[in-house]
Amino acid sequence: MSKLSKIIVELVLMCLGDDFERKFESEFSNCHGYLRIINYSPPECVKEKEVEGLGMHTDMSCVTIVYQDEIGGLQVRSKEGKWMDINPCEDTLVVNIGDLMQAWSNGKLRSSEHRVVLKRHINRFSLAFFWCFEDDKVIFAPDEVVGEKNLRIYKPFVCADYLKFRESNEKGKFEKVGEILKEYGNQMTKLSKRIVEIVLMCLKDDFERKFESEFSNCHGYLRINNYTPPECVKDKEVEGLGMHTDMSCVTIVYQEEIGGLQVRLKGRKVAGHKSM
Ligand SMILES: O=C(O)CCC(=O)C(=O)O
Ligand SMILES: [Fe+2]
Repeated sequence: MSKLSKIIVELVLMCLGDDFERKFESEFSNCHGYLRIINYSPPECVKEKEVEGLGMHTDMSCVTIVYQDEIGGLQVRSKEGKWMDINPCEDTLVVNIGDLMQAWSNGKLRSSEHRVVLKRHINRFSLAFFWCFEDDKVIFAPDEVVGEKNLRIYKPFVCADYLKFRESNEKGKFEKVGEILKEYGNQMTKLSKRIVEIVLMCLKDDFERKFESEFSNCHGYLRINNYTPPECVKDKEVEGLGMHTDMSCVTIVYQEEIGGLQVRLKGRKVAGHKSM
């Protein structure tokens, strides 16, 4: 996605004017990207009326590359204020211009207003890759970009200040996703402690007393896996994740109803228990 973002920015610069792609090196070469993975779980009431999964916003990036699954729901607002569906299309990514690019281009490129609307009671999954200026960059549209006859629209500003400003204004917008994951993490930490205590008890009487001295500083992390099987799965099963052991003390896995987890028992593969 970083490579693709660079190519996209270079193309966008070429569209702004002849020779503008040369600005890439001096202005965009320190950009960096981050990925947001969103799993939308629509509420029950979606059966009666559509609900907003993500409210109208603009992205705090130079450009954003979005992958949405086949459920759809991404909408962009036209200049006239009409919501237009961005229908999912196989092998297609969506590119949004973000606020930083709007400012850098003196408004020649417009940061798209978009949202996500959920219409069916089915989970929706998306990946958004945000390509941004470095935090300490002062964003100031170059004179050549503004053009001799045009007024400068934006005063120079530091990228991090803008991000802070937006974040303090939008507290709560992405909290729903964050809060759920945080709570899940807390519960899993509690459960891991309980499991380790029980495992210690199974090792030997009184071993649970080892917990305090040996395991009390343990910490956990969460990995969200989304497996997309290749076409050839129709003919033969494929390994989504090869044989491995976990580099943890204990791992707690939730798998959805599709199944596929297997464990090897003394040389044999055995289907993972659904209720794990
Ligand atoms: O889920 C999507 O399709 C879009 C996500 C998005 O716009 C964002 O995370 O900023
Ligand atoms: Fe967005």
